[in-house]
Amino acid sequence: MSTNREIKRQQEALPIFDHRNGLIDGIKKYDVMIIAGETGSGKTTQLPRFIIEEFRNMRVGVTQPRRIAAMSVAKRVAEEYDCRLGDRVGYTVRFDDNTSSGTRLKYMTDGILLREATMDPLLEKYDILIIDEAHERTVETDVLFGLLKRTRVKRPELKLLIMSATLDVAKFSDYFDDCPIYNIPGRTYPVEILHSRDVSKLGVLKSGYLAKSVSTVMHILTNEVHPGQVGDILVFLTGQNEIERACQDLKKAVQEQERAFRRSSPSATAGNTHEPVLLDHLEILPLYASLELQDQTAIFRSTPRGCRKVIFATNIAQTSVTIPNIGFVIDSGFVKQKMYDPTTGMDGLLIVPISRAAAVQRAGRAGRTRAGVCFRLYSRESLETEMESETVPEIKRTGLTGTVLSLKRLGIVDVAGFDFLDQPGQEELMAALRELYLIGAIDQRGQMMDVGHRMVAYPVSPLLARSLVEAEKIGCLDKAIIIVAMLSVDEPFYLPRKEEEQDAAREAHAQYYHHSGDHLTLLNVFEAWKGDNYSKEWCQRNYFKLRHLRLAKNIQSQLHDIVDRRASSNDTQRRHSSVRGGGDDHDGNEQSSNSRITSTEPTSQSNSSSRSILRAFSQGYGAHLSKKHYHRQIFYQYLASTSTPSSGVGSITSSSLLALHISPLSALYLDEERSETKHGRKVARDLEWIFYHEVVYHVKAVMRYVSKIDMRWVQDTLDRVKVLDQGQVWLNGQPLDDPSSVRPQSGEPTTEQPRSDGHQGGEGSTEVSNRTRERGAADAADAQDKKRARLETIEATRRRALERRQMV
Ligand SMILES: Nc1ncnc2c1ncn2[C@@H]1O[C@H](COP(=O)(O)OP(=O)(O)OP(=O)(O)O)[C@@H](O)[C@H]1O
Repeated sequence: MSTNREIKRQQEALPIFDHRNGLIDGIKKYDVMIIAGETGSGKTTQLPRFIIEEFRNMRVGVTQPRRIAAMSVAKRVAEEYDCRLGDRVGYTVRFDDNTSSGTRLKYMTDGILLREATMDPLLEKYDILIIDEAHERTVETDVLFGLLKRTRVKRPELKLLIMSATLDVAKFSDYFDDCPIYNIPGRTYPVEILHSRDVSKLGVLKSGYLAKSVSTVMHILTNEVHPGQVGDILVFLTGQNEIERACQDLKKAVQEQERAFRRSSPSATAGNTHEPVLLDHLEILPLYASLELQDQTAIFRSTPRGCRKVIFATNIAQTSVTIPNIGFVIDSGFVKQKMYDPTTGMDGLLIVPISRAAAVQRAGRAGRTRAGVCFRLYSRESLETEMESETVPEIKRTGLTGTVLSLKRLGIVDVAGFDFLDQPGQEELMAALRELYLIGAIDQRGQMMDVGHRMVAYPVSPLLARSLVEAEKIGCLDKAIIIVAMLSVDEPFYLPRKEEEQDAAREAHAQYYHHSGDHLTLLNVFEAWKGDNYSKEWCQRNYFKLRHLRLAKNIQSQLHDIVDRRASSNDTQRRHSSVRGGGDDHDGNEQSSNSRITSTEPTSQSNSSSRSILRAFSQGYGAHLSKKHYHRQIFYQYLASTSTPSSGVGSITSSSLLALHISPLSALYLDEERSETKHGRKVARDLEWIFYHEVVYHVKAVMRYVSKIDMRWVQDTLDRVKVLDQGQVWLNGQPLDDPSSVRPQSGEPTTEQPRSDGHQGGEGSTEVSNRTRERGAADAADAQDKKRARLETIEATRRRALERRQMV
């Protein structure tokens, strides 16, 4: 650990140090301010510390787009502030709260602040909020902008600082009513940038950047690239599989070189100035989002003397993170990005070139604790001509179901009228609204249903959250949680590269296949592993990836913790209310479902419980149904989530035909044994309707994780499809197909002012200023809160009455 004096010296060397007084004066004078500073100038670690030192009573919240950044920065600042992590300085990320009542500076993910806003819309816990890495433009950051703008109408004393590493911040300033911009020039240590001399286009590099990354690492390790530079190496790749492969390839390359060195005769090595790289002197570490936390934090540990670290990372290491001693960055030039596919109504992951702004961020991971070099595997020309200047904001390229659910939860019915920094696509918004309606999270007037409120408790995608809510109701939550955990990690099935071993692997996997499909297969796999004491040997014997199963186990226990915490908070509420109100103020449904969760755990999968579990998932997958072609081995999506009301939502129209294929890894894959011949064609027996977890594109559109469905289970969904089909919905609090006529019909429930035409409804139709409009919207949101509270009280009373009746 650094000594106090050493830390003080480092702090004073940062460019932000000379701006302390200017920044504090600015904060005193202005309520909203943009702070733009080069990467490494000290924004994230120093500014919040200046604030808590200057304003002794203020509580500060700082958001980060990623968990690893929130945690590592909090740790560093606690160290600098000389306090225990969790005391005055702490952090909260999903599933991990490291704060206390004495915490004055809290780092958190932007998702956590959003969640807090759903429970405390005025965010009264904070006096100053800092949105860091605003240039990253994650969906959560963008939604926070809109929310905080609204919150400030009601709480003008709440100070807001937006921090960005790009200088192009005028847009943020415009959005926040021309607020001032403070610039902090300079960085800590110099970084030399080297571009590839190969002028091939990025399209060519795409198929070779993995091998090039590994050979560049070898080049750095074996050559004195820069005299005296023996810093660690950080390589940016795009995803987990690629990273694991790079780790293996590097290991092999090093071993190969070691062997070659030993083989060579002493005379040949005598004049060799380069020592061979030894595997023992190398720590090769992966870093990607789904890696277990303790493995992620391994990148921050210092290596023993004489040992070097090579980290292969996704872009989760791209912002805010300081990995001590990084001397070299290798930038592949690519990133895996979520992209919304309007054909399937879902997000897909695509490997695309990074933006120039991202390239600057990546280079900025060097030069933080020492001078550095950044090797870009692409040419300068590609940087200038093929890369976009900024990354397209996530909200403009991803599905919005989760975001819309959060907004609805905040009482914002008119999501299309929400004041986004960049308005998302109308089509994506409508698809999200339809999906939420189909799964019963909102009603046909766009109001949040009880189911939607319950979904919010589970920090997983809306469709999985919906499945868990149903499982809770049916009484199979334990099993459903396992399946959700397994679906939340990458494919656990291991297929060896050697063909002769592949048959053995397939055979081993087939033992766990469930006749209904992949969801129960995943459950079988997990339970069999559990039955063998979660052993490594079981995974090796049966060709499963231990790391993925361990991660699933971790997620399973985190989801259980949430359920248990909720159960105990319900218990507490019940106890309190029994003292206050005579023992009957509790939620019957919640109690019965929670007692089921902890008390029953059937050991074997009976047929009826298999059906119950599938029934629960069929509620979540309401917008992911597909039907088999009557004689071909392809499926068609039941395109309820993407059609317009007038295009025959419930029917499979020729315009909506997209042939979907079952993944060859699926338990339902139509192989020789399990298919039969009809009319000279091969078809799977009793396979008609299925639901799928996601669609991925290889050469064709492939459905991953599919299971058979009994259509009677989704009758409610089908009824909703009919309602959609007839256009009898106001999911945005207004008729959907005419965004310009945002004013609800008289008698239609709404709580917000019409906005998109910029005119106030009712008498006069005068143009209103932004601020008035916001105040109107905030008042309306207030009314909405009150109305919801009233409805909740009525509902609670109704439940109590019901329960009393059941108890009699
Ligand atoms: N964990 C750490 N160990 C050592 N030095 C650190 C650590 N964290 C930060 N620093 C030092 O503080 C400097 C500023 O970091 P900080 O994260 O505050 O910068 P920033 O301006 O927010 O940059 P970015 O936007 O790239 O995160 C780093 O360049 C580094 O010199």
